Amino acid sequence: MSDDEVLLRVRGLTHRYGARTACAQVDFDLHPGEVLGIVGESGAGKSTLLHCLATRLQPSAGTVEYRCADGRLREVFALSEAERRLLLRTEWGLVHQNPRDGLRMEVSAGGNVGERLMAVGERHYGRIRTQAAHWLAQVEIGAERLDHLPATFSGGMQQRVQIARNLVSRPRLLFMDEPTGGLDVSVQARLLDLLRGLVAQLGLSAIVVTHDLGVVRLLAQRLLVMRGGRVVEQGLTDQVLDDPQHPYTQLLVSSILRV
Ligand SMILES: Nc1ncnc2c1ncn2[C@@H]1O[C@H](COP(=O)(O)OP(=O)(O)OP(=O)(O)O)[C@@H](O)[C@H]1O
Repeated sequence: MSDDEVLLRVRGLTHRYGARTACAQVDFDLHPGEVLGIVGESGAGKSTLLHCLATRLQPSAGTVEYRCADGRLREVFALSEAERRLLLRTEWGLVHQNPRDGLRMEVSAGGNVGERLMAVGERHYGRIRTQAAHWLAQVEIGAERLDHLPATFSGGMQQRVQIARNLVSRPRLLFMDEPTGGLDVSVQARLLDLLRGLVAQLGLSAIVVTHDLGVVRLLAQRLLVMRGGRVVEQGLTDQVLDDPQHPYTQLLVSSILRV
């Protein structure tokens, strides 16, 4: 793919917490419609990297360029605070592992979804409600639950509300941090299936952080393997998982096979 098709370009991305380097010298390109998985053990630097990409953390070094809807590739940390906030409300979505971090628990499911439309200027109550019902239906939550508080939902349902809240503004890029973490295996499988369908149907680009190779096998075309803050291997998911080159990736894959 040519350079002018890149959606996100990351070069030399490094983040330090004081003296501790959490991620170092990360380079990759993400293309439209592509899902990139980031895997590695606990402490590998995955979440730090994701939060730098989503501009929730300021990197210590490196650049993140994003092709805005107007076609221009822009360094996200050079954008104003207001421009970044707008990106996070419109073109980007961020799905947290814990739905409580991405939802307002004191607001109804419909309100959680509709709120994002209001944040971009929609004021018509009927349209907001219709859109909220539509996006909740997309994540298999019936209209009868529209006015219920997320606290009355199961963990899997809360996660689906969080996903609907992110999708209602029709983002181009979704950042997901362990989207199926902490859920029962059968709930995970159903959520993964749903996510895979939505990503394909909406032509979304996404970056998914997980320690679960099954998640990336299902969702991601490309994979970054991180260890100790560094990318030790990257490539097409099937190639990396079926024929891992780096000893750490080999260990990661074989440990799953042994389970
Ligand atoms: N707020 C923080 N202050 C200091 N050190 C931190 C902070 N957050 C993370 N770290 C350290 O940075 C390194 C990378 O952590 P990070 O959470 O990014 O890894 P991770 O791969 O996402 O791990 P996990 O899968 O457990 O979430 C770890 O050594 C961690 O202890």
